[in-house]
Amino acid sequence: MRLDGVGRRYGVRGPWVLRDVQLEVPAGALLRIEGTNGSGKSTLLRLLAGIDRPSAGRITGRPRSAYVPERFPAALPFTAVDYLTHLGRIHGLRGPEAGRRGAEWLARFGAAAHARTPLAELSKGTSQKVAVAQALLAEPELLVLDEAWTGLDQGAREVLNRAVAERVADGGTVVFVDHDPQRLAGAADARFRVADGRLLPHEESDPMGDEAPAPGPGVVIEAEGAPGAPLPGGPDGTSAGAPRLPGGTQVVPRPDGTTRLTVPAVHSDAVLRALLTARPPWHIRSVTGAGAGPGAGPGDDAPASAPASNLASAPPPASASTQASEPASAPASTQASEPASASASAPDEAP
Ligand SMILES: Nc1ncnc2c1ncn2[C@@H]1O[C@H](COP(=O)(O)OP(=O)(O)OP(=O)(O)O)[C@@H](O)[C@H]1O
Repeated sequence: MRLDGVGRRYGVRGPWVLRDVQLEVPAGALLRIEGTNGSGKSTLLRLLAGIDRPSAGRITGRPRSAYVPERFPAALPFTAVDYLTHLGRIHGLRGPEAGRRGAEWLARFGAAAHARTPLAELSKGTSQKVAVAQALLAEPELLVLDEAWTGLDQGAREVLNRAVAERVADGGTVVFVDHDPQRLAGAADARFRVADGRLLPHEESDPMGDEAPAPGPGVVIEAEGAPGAPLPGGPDGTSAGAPRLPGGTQVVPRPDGTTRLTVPAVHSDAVLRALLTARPPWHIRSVTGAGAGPGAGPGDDAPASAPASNLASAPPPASASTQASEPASAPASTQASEPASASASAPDEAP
């Protein structure tokens, strides 16, 4: 999907909330959007999800999308499972399949007991589980999450983390906003910041995927490929159709010809899937906890001290093309596509 000169304002004379957004949204990537309160993050996410339309510019190549809004409309006259069945149908599933997947997602989130509860009677946390389940059940190509973790209990947050990793491993794209800077830390392939109506690459963003790994428990995967076979998404780019490895994956070639990958636990499934679906597939010799934080498995070694070579040469997965060559603090040039009427109250220059 591509955003070309996209702007949004509310009302014909309203200030431009977003202006001249240029963004390539790649497949198989996790993108984080940041910005201060009221900067326009939710506005951007609604445009990305296709539930709102730009006031200027174009969005093309939209994939099958699903969206978790910041606020769930809990007053709808449905039980939880009926609502999920209804939404599943809207996403193109047949009724029985939609109902089955809805019930499965409620179970994964530990909310099976509330399947027949009217939405209006659900607690805030269970409502949020339903809100998230409706977006996940159709396995969208583009999943847009606006503070989707808020209100979920710890177990449900981890289920959502894993679901995000699964979507990316399946070649989907996940775009998220979250107030917690540690949410999926180290896992995002690219980070952007909305400021003064512009979408800018985050000044600390590492679109090459070599962010520090997420704190907390990691997983060590010992794997062996065919002689000379590149890792999925590896330096020579011959990923042969397999999903690329998530950012934050540390890769250490071993003298015995195997490769040790250390990955945030949330992404271990994604990495395993990428290895197993590579052509030719990699042989997984072992999977163990890394001992990098509480909850790690016993008897593990400490890969953090190993000379890790990250997958830094994987191509940047996303770009805000007009901004990419400018320092984040530089004035963003006003583009020719700016509507003539853009007497925007937002300043023309970034601070
Ligand atoms: N439907 C709307 N009608 C009018 N103005 C709106 C509407 N939605 C958002 N705005 C305005 O657009 C600006 C950006 O809002 P938006 O919700 O996109 O920001 P945000 O970065 O997501 O904020 P927060 O972090 O507080 O959720 C704000 O000034 C807001 O008041």
